[in-house]
Amino acid sequence: MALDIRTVTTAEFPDWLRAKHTGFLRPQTSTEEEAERRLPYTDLSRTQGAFDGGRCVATFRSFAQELTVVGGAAVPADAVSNVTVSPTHRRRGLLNRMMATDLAAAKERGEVVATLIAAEYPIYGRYGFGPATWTTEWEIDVPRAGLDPRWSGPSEQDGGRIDLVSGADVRKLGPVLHERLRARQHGVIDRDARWWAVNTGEVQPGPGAPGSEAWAEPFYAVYSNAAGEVDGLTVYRADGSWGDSKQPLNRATVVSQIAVTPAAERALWHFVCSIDWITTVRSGHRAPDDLLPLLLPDPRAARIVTQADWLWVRLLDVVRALEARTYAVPGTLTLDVHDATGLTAGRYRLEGTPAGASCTPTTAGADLALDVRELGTLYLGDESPFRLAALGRIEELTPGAVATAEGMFRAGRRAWCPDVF
Ligand SMILES: CC(=O)SCCNC(=O)CCNC(=O)[C@H](O)C(C)(C)COP(=O)(O)OP(=O)(O)OC[C@H]1O[C@@H](n2cnc3c(N)ncnc32)[C@H](O)[C@@H]1OP(=O)(O)O
Repeated sequence: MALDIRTVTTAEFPDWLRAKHTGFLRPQTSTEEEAERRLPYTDLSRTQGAFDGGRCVATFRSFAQELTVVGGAAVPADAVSNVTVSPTHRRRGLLNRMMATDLAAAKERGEVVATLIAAEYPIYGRYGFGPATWTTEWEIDVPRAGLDPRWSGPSEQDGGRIDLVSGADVRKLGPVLHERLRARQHGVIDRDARWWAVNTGEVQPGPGAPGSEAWAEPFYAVYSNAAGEVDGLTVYRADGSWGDSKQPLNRATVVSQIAVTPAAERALWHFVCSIDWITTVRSGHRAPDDLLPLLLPDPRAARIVTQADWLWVRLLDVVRALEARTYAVPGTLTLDVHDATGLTAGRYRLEGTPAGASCTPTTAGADLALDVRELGTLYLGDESPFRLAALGRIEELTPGAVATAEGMFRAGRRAWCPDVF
C-alpha cells in the first residue's frame, strides 16, 4: 500500500507525537494532554506525517526562525526539526519526500535559508545542507588552571560585579541580553518567550520530551558592567561529588552562557572556575574560538571533550542570502552554484564589501563552481575556501578566485549557535 504523506490534523497530532518518540528511541507514549500542551506552539501546516494504514510512521516539522549572519543582520530561516522515520519504514525514501515538500514550501514562503542540527553527519548533505557552525566543549581541571583562588569577581579595574539572580529575573533580563548578542554574533538564532520559560523551569517540557527529567533549578549569575548594565549571564548546575578523604570534588556544568563584551566573558568564566568546592568545570557547547582556554593562566588545564559540527545551513535564495551578510574585504566573484533540486542552481555575480553586498544572477563566465552544500558551509564564514578547494569541493575556474573567496567570506570571530532545536 502506498504510504501517504500529509500535513497532520489536530486529531492525528497525538499519534504523530507517538511516532516521533518512537523514532527518537524514547518511550512510545503520548497523551492527549501532551498534544494539547504542544499544539499552541506547533504550526500544523508545517508538520508532516507519513501514514501507513492510518498509523503515523514518520514525522517532520519546520518552523520560522531568524538566523544572524556575518555583519549582524538576521535572515528568515526554515528551521527543520523532529525528523524521524520508524524503524519499520526506514530507507524507503520517506525522508526524501518530506524534505522535498518542506524545502519547496519554504522557498515559496520566501525563507532565505533552511537550518537544522543534524543527528548524524551523513544524512543532510544530499539535500544541500552544509555544516556552517561548529561547537566545542571543554573540561577545565580547575586546580591546574592557575587562577588566583582568593577572588572570584571581576577585578577592581573592571568595576563590574556578579550577582546571583532568580529564574524570574532571567526571564526579564535574558531576552534583552540575547537580542544584543543576536545583533553581534553570527550563527545565533532567535529565542521566543517559551524558550526562556522552558529554560528557567517556568514551563515543564513534559514526559518524553528532551529535558523532561525532573527540573533541577540551576544557578543563574549575571555580570553587570561598571555602569550597571547587564552584559552577561551564565547558567550552571553543580553535582555533589566528594572524595573519600573528605575533599570536595564537585563538577560545575555550564548549561548556557552568553556575554556581549570580552569583559563579561572573562568575568563569568573566572567566576565559574573560582567557586569553592568546584574542581572541574564543563563549559557546555561553545564557539570553537571561545576565549575560555586563553583566560586561564595554564590553558592546558582546558581539555577539549567535544568538537563537532553544529548548525547546518541550506541556502534557498542565493541572492538574498549573499546580500544579507558583509564581507571582510571588498571583492567580486561569479559563482556557478550547482543544486540537484534546482532550488538555487544558477550563476551569480557577487560584489561584496565590509558594508554590504549586491548579488545578481548572470550568464557571465564563473570564477568558482561549487555545490549549494558548500555555499552553506561557507555562508557563516566558518570554513576556509582554501580547504574546500583542496578537498576538491570547490572548483577554481579563474586563477586566484579561491584566494579572493578566502579574503571575502571569512569572519573575525567564528560563527556560534548556542541553541539546539
Ligand atoms: C533535524 C533532525 O531532526 S535530526 C534527527 C534525524 N532523525 C534521526 O536520526 C532518528 C533516527 N533515524 C531516522 O529516523 C531515519 O533513519 C532518518 C529520518 C534519518 C532517515 O529516514 P529514511 O526515510 O530512512 O531516509 P530515506 O529513505 O528517505 O533516505 C534518503 C537517503 O538518505 C540516506 N540516509 C538516510 N538516513 C541515513 C543515515 N542515518 N546515515 C546515512 N545515510 C542515510 C539513505 O540511504 C538514502 O540514500 P540514497 O538516496 O542514496 O539511497
